[in-house]
Amino acid sequence: METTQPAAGELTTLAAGQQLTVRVPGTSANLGPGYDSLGLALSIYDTLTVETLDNGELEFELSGEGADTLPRDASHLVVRAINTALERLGYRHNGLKITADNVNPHGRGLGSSASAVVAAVTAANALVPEAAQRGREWILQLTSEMEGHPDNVAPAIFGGLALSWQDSEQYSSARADVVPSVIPVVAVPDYELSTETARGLLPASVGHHAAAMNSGRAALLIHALTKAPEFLLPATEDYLHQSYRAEAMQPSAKLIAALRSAGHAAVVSGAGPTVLALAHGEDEAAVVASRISAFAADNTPGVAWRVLTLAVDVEGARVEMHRR
Ligand SMILES: Nc1ncnc2c1ncn2[C@@H]1O[C@H](COP(=O)(O)OP(=O)(O)OP(=O)(O)O)[C@@H](O)[C@H]1O
Ligand SMILES: N[C@@H](CCO)C(=O)O
Repeated sequence: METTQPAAGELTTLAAGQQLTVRVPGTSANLGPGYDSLGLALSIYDTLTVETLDNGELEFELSGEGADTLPRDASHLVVRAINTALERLGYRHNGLKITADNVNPHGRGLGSSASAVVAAVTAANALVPEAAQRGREWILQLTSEMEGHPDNVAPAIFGGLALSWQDSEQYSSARADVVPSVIPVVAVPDYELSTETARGLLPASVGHHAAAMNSGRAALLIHALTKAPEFLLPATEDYLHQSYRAEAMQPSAKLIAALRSAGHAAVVSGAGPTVLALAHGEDEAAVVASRISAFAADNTPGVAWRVLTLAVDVEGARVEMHRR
């Protein structure tokens, strides 16, 4: 892990007038039994453009999700992440213009905070001179530290299905390809649940039996996603988190139970409350989408759902340099 930070006086100021754009996918973590370890990149993209200034100012142009609520000062998550990344690289800025177009909804379980820090750290890394730039493993390490777990940031960086693990303070991830017939369908409710609140609902420990059951399903899930989607329903059974959090997202829990009893591999996306269904083929994806709408209309009064049929993003965060 990168632990030594240069003293403030040793930081080099970035050249002004540079401009780049990072496009970063949203992500769904856990996928049922993969708590804090599995994550899938999804075709729902936030776009962050960063320009270096020379007047010491922070300028913001925010549109889309959070445009009315996010701070427009140094407490903005993207600015904090850029500052931390630059400092680790031995640099500082003398003013930034941040233009963010956010499509990924916040606090819904689609990894919005992970996308924000991945975009920010990727941008910071691309703004320093090439000789000082680090690789994607460094971005994984720093953004996992920021998030506290690697399961959203890894697929946001690398795309595809990310299998991540932790040794002490060191984060690692391996990328796997999902069979193209697997189609993620998400149902995004109009209520939020913060990851912090959802993590607070978990017990400090689970029994050996639950851990053993969960291990079997997590192993089966990798096989189902990469080779044998016919196992997706049993492979998405979880024993570590969903039942403990259900009380905080009852409409989502009801929808998941209904979809699973109809044979669809539905889980809580990340810390919720979005519901993710992993459909096998376009026909099942269409059936899932219409079942969600029909069930929600009759059984989740007062909750509005957005149903999106997505694709697995295979590229991860992508940088386009406009001016160096
Ligand atoms: N693009 C962004 N720019 C700035 N801040 C953001 C951005 N996206 C998310 N955030 C911050 O992160 C918070 C949401 O993070 P949280 O971890 O609770 O949910 P999530 O990341 O959407 O879901 P999950 O981690 O369960 O997948 C927002 O309320 C906001 O404060
Ligand atoms: N693994 C995380 C994902 C959400 O950030 C959780 O379930 O709390």
